[in-house]
Formats: sequence, C-alpha cells, structure tokens
Amino acid sequence: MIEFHRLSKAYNEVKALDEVSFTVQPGTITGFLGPNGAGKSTAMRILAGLSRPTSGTGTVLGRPYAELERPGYEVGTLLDAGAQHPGRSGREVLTLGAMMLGLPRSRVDEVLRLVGLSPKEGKRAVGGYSLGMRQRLGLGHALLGRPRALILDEPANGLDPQGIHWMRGLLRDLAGSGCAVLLSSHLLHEVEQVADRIVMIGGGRVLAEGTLADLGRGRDLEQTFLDLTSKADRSLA
Ligand SMILES: Nc1ncnc2c1ncn2[C@@H]1O[C@H](COP(=O)(O)OP(=O)(O)OP(=O)(O)O)[C@@H](O)[C@H]1O
Repeated sequence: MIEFHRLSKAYNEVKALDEVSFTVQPGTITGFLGPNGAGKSTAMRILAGLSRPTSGTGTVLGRPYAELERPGYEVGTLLDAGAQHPGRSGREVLTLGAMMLGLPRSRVDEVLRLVGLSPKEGKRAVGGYSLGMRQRLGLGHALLGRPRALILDEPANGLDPQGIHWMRGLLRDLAGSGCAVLLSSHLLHEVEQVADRIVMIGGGRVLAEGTLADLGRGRDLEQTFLDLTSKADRSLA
C-alpha cells in the first residue's frame, strides 16, 4: 500500500504540497494527475526517499522509504528516465541493479524480455537510446526486485502507440498480481484506460479523488480535469 497523510512540502515561499492525503491499495492503479507544477513529482520524490517532507508523511507498506528493510524489493521507482549513466549499456545498468539487490544474472535477461528490449538493444549504450527505450529500461530497473509498490512518473512519455498499449497490459498484470501502482501522466486518455482510481492535484492540494465514474459524472476525464484545474487557478489567483 502507498499512503500519503497530510503531506506538505514548502520550498521557501512556494507550497509545493499542502496537506495531501490519499491511499493506493494493493492490486490497484491510481492515476495521479495535475497541471505542470501541481506537485506530482514532489510527492513521488518524497515517497522514494529523495526529498524530505516539511510535515506529514508519505509511506510505502506503512513506512517512510528510509525505514524500509529491503527497499529494492518493496518499492520500484521510475522518476527520471534520463537518470541512467549514458556510457553504460542497458544490460550493464540492469546488472548493477541486480547485483545491488543480490539477484541472479538470469533476472536481467528476464527483465529485458519483460520490457521489450532485445538482446542487441540491451548491449547498446544508454546515451544512444530513444526516450521510449529509456522508459522501458527505467521500468525494467524498477521491476528488478518484483516490488509490491510502484511509483512511476510519466512512464508513457516517449512511448509509441504499441509501447503505450504494451505498458497498459504490463501495469494491469502487475496490479493483478497485487502490486500498488501510482502513476503520474499528462496523457489523460491513457490514464482513463488503465487507472482504477484518479487523484487530481492542483497548487499542491488534492482537488478530487475517486473512480472515473465518481469524478466524471458522465463527462470525460479531460473535461473534468479542465474544469477542476481552472477552478483551482481561480481560487489561487
Ligand atoms: N527543488 C525545488 N526547489 C524549489 N522549488 C521546487 C523544487 N522542486 C519543485 N519545486 C516547485 O514545487 C512545485 C511543484 O513542482 P513539481 O515538480 O512537483 O510539479 P509536477 O506536478 O510534477 O509538475 P510537472 O507536471 O511539470 O512535472 C512547483 O511550483 C515547482 O516550481
């Protein structure tokens, strides 16, 4: 389970997050939506132990990241597909990750297959990868330890239509096996297809939360998003 409880984060006078609370249950996918600068990445970075909250908590399986006993097996993160060393091959990136988790090398081959990178592509330097290939590699890295929670910041960014279709199936399979998935995206149609629940934030606050049916009341997700975020803009102005 992934849980935010009254999570706030301030950067000087900027309130990036303001008392954000919601839960992602095991076996479900939550789409985390909001305009640029809404606070999505900040919340995800706190969950992944990369940033400290000003107040409140963000926890995975009931604990802040720093207190997880075996974080690589408990939570997989894809926060920045460009974060890998450009001079390493995809296979080397995964092999280093597998070694750090004490996993056999056979897991590297499994993961390359799982994310659709061919043996030839696995041998190429990451610096020469397309954005979609980097996303696949980053997702593979997140999945190495078969984690029970996944935090994915715009994972579909750069994927071609086949890639998006493939990722949708993979995320549904992972949720089907009990994983809690938090997924941020600007691709509203995509989120509509894959998410069980939606959390919309704006100006660091939760604007709405629920199933698509709860939120939409007959309208499509884009219209709901535009209505809620423009209302929030007006109240902040
Ligand atoms: N390290 C930082 N220092 C100062 N301000 C920051 C920092 N990181 C984020 N912010 C601010 O916090 C707010 C939330 O940013 P965040 O990156 O979390 O938004 P986001 O919803 O992920 O946006 P996007 O959709 O553009 O990725 C913004 O006002 C941003 O400028």
